[in-house]
Amino acid sequence: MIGRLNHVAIAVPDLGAATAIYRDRLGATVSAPLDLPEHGVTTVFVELPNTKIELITPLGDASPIASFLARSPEGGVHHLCFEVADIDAAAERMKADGARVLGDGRPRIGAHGKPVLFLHPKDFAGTLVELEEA
Ligand SMILES: CC[C@H](C(=O)O)C(=O)SCCNC(=O)CCNC(=O)[C@H](O)C(C)(C)COP(=O)(O)OP(=O)(O)OC[C@H]1O[C@@H](n2cnc3c(N)ncnc32)[C@H](O)[C@@H]1OP(=O)(O)O
Ligand SMILES: [Co+2]
Repeated sequence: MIGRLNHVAIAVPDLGAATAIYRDRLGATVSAPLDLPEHGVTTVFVELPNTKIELITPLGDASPIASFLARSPEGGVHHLCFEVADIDAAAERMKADGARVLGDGRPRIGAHGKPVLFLHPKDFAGTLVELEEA
């Protein structure tokens, strides 16, 4: 069912510092910061030839990544995002298989303007999984 690795997300406490590491130290192309208040994060995308890195930092008081950063104050790998052809079919397949689709269980529009959903890390070998419709 899953296709390309769309992005690897890294939660960071200081988005400017993390962006500088990828841009200046590693020589990557990085986007401007984008606030996503409906998702409680600010993102910067690092463009790579075969995938992207999504740097995320909390935005607002109820960010879903606040607990993660409280546990790992220096940041770390937060989720993997895989592309799927049909997000509604993927959601139904996950639920039928007993996997927990986070939030209200329905896809929402993500950072790329496409529908996404999140799957509980305890159901995926300890890794938070995001699915994005290709
Ligand atoms: C959509 C915009 C953008 C895009 O790409 O388009 C994004 O990617 S935005 C990304 C931010 N949004 C989300 O992460 C939404 C989904 N996430 C959640 O709903 C929460 O983060 C959740 C439920 C995965 C975890 O929430 P929280 O940390 O507050 O819960 P707990 O503290 O109760 O943790 C429960 C349990 O899970 C472990 N955990 C938590 N986060 C992760 C993680 N990222 N990777 C692996 N494991 C994780 C945590 O350690 C707890 O384990 P335990 O053994 O019970 O201690
Ligand atoms: Co993501």
